[in-house]
Amino acid sequence: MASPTKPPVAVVCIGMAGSGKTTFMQRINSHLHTLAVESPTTHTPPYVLNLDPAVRSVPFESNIDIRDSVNYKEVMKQYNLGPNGGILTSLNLFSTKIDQIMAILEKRCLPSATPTPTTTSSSSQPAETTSRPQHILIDTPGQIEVFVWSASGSILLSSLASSFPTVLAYVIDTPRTTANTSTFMSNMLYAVSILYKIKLPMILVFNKTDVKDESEAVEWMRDFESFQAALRKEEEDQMAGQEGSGYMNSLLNSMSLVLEEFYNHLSVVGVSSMTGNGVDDFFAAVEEKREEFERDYRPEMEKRVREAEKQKQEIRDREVQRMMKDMGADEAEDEASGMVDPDDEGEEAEEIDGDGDSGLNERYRQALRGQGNDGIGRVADHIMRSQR
Ligand SMILES: Nc1nc2c(ncn2[C@@H]2O[C@H](COP(=O)(O)OP(=O)(O)OP(=O)(O)O)[C@@H](O)[C@H]2O)c(=O)[nH]1
Repeated sequence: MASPTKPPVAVVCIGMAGSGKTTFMQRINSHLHTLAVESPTTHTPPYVLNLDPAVRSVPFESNIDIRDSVNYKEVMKQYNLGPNGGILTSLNLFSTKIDQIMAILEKRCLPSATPTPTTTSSSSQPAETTSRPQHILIDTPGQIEVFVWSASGSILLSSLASSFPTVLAYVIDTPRTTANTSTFMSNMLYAVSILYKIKLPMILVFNKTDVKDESEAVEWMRDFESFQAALRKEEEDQMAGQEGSGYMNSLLNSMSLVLEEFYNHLSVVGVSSMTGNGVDDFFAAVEEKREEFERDYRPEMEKRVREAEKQKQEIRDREVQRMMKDMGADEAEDEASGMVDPDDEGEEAEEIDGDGDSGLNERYRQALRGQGNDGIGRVADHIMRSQR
């Protein structure tokens, strides 16, 4: 179980529309609240964020709600956008406030090692340092691609992960996903793409187990033979000799082999958000993934940040060099073509001599290095962010 001395773990709920993310969020939220009431010395209520701007009502109380900062309907109207464009733009607008959001999160959720002299003019702070949240729960828009594949989604996630151990809970509609092998495989491929895009530890949450339990899905993941058997059965059920089925099945066959490695990296739990079954298993998996984050993901993330910094520096140096080359281009071209004006030679020698040219070079270099956040710096920052 989580300890009050550790930083809280951020659980980001993602999943296809209708998979039950919001119901799942409601369930784990109320589970943590119940624990906090039953044993207040060891458990605390979570800190909750809603990042779905389009949701009409949320069945749980959020500490930070994107709808308080951005009016999704107004965004659609003003920018003449459809529903997906509206969600994306709302997320973009929200992510421009990421520094403020992170400041609030860190203030509320991180154990204050040094009693921070508060610069903000917040109201009197209650003496509840011991009841810092052990979990940060985040609900995301149903249009999963809008969150996962957008720049704002990666800014939000990378900022979160730089301050807190962060875990993805990929919620799956079990009855629908295990209806046949191709739906199952499509969902797994989607999960793989998210895992490799976001590069954070992931838990597969097979939801709605009150309707159909997760055992079949888990068996398909853990036992290659059983997936093949299911495939064969489907093939037999299809009309004999129907065109296309052979190709599909052999593709699914190969896919299941390829995905074996991916499955090994995942924690899998079955949950019913309706009945609350499996929620304890889910939190056990969260703790497992928290350790994995600290052990494997954090060093990897720090390495990526260092590489991005190096890349940023290289871009700046390249720009300086290019600029210096541009400035000396005329002379260089003349020299290359052998057309040096003999009358110029003396003057050139004077300019290049002494600290004239090298001093100028150095001054340009320093000026560009000092640019920090504008011009080249801003481009580099953008590249750095988008590659993290
Ligand atoms: N039987 C059953 N139904 C569930 C469970 N979890 C969610 N549902 C139902 O599934 C439907 C979708 O649930 P939501 O929580 O709205 O799903 P969502 O993923 O947040 O949907 P979007 O907001 O569209 O992204 C609702 O009718 C829920 O009542 C579950 O564990 N069991």
